[in-house]
Amino acid sequence: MEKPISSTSLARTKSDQLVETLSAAFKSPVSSETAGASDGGGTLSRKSSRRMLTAASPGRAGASGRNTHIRKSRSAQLKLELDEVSSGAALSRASSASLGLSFSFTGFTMPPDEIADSKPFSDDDIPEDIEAGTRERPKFQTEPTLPIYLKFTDVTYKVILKGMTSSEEKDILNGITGSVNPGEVLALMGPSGSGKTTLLNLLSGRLMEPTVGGSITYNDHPYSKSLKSKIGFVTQDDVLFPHLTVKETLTYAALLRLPNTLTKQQKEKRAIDVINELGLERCQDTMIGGSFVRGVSGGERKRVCIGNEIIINPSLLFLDEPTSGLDSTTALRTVQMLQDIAEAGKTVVTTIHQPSSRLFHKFDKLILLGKGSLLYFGKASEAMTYFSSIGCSPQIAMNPAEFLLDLANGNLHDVSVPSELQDRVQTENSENDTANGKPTPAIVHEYLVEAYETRVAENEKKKLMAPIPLDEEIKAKVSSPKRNWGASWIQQYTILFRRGIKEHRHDYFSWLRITQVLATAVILGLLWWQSDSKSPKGLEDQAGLLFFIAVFWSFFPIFTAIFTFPQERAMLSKERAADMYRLSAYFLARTTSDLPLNLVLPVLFLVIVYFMAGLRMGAGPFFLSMLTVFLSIVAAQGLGLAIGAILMDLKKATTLASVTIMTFMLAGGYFVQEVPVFISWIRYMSFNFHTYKILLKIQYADISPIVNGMRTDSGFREVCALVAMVFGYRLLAYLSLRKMKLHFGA
Ligand SMILES: Nc1ncnc2c1ncn2[C@@H]1O[C@H](COP(=O)(O)OP(=O)(O)OP(=O)(O)O)[C@@H](O)[C@H]1O
Repeated sequence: MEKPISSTSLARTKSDQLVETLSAAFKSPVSSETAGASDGGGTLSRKSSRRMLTAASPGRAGASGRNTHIRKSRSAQLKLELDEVSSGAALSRASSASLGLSFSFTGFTMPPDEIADSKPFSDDDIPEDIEAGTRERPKFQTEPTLPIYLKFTDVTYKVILKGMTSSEEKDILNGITGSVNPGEVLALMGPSGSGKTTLLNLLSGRLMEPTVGGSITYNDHPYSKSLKSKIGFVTQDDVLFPHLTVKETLTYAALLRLPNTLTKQQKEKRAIDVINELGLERCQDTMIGGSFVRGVSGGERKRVCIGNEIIINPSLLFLDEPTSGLDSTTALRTVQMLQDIAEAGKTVVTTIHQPSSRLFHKFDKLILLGKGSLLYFGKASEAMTYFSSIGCSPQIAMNPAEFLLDLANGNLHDVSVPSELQDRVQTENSENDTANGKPTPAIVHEYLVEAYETRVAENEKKKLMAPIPLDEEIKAKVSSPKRNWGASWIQQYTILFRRGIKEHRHDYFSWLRITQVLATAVILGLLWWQSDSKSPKGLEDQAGLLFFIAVFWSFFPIFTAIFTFPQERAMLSKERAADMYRLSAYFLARTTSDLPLNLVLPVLFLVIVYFMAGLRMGAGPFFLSMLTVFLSIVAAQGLGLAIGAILMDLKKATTLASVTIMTFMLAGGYFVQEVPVFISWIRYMSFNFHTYKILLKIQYADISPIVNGMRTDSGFREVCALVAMVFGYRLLAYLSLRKMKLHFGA
């Protein structure tokens, strides 16, 4: 049972916390660091910053229950705020927590319930028991991982921009050198567009083009396909299926990615372990959600993405901006998690946009990029010392990350200008080179690149020559060119089939779709109510209904099928890049998992129309009509899949599908007169034409008055044409997807 918080206990706690926090703030990493920076001293080490956190962290205080959790969370927020006040960064950030601080300073007292509910202090993302310290923070994967030492020297990358008449080369990365070892977290920092994501893609083997230069090695071996199963990559955008629950998402990932040496039960258990490790127990049965479905919170979604990758116990984990869009507490927790993952022997590389000072201190190594060039590589804790050694120190208390980003942007506001740079500007004596008495960003950038190259680069490159402390046998484990599939082909197919049905059942049984189909059926039934086919006029009239059915069930499925591949493009890219399954298994599973769901509505439709309109009675004609409609649907789906797979773009695919439909409908309905050859060809490619003819054959003994002198044989040719379309269009779709392999860097 949750106990309400009494206001006295809250007040006492707050004052206690305030005293504790104030005393801690004087020793805070930021204050000592800024002091250190101004006198040229070093920054606080990771250990000491962690100790600070331990003192202030709500999770380690040993109290229990929800009330304590709330109190401790508030204290953590207060602590954060005071750290930032002391670092001068508080004013620059619209922190939700600062609201809480101003309330307490102005004497405003919130009712306890509101405190629990109010947003700034809500810790929805943090499991209460971990936070309250009643449960130990879970250990990340203790089973051994193959240690991977990642080294990269003089990495360059350029793209060729093709214009209308000429093409030009653009340098994206210029000679980046660095390394990261097992147990370390390397952060890639830099302004937007500086090349962080590109470097991350290169290091993870996702970008392999002839325009890449330099060397990237894993345990002193170049990239090989076997590494795919040892690398986890968390993309910047959360690529997840919105209708699966957290548990389903991780279980499918475990079933597909974990090696065949584990049983199904062991794989499922691994998914549960990851849920526990990431503190996702409370939301394990909640849907992920998306734009139209309410689901888990942003922080939880990010943790699911991380879970999807750490489930394979990767040796190397890459993350692209894992904290973007998260509040400061959740961001801190996420980075803390990365540190824990690294401590379990993994090598972690992450890009980060603008970390708070507390986040910054959690990184072991740092790469600072500016316009694709290396401005700093080394220990994160030594970055401030390095920049002060080249004459750039903050003149006011500043978050180190903010200071470094300002430098990388060439912005020297509130930063001392190195004398060398001042001299250079003065001797060049060019007005263009200064802005408000400060050197321009271009000059600052040039100076920083040069300073790094002359003072540090050579030394770092020499360090990379040192042999890594691993046996040759272990080192060689990364060099096998063989891919490691987690599951056999048939297992991949079954898992993907089940996942497809689970994810898409909502689409097929949406009320909108059911109403659309049933309302059309009822309206048609009423319009052709017990129609007569005995008179020539009645026959013509009823044939119109059959034409409508043929058109409706040829074209309705196209529009649902064209979405299949473009909608899953990001997921397919991500999963194929991780070698989760073979493309053939995915293709077959994805195209067959839709079938059972796709065939339910046509059955309902036909039952209503057939009997209301009084079509030819008898089990034979009814079931044959049903089979014809099924065949038409499967052929139409094939065309939809092919259009989607060729274009991989929803807008373009929808336009092309509309044009195709119009053409087929016009050509297929052009029965009444002799047609030019090209129209007759289009007519043969149009499935509604074949479906219509077969339906006519089923209903009437003689269809010659309707088809106006065309062939009226058994209908076998029409059935063959439909069957050929079922397979032909699917083959086209598959080959188009295979071509996309180029984008997966496989
Ligand atoms: N294939 C490409 N064609 C053209 N330009 C490219 C290509 N790939 C990257 N770039 C350019 O290279 C630069 C670096 O891009 P990148 O995405 O790596 O930056 P980033 O530092 O990750 O940026 P952000 O923080 O905004 O995500 C950008 O200017 C981008 O436009």
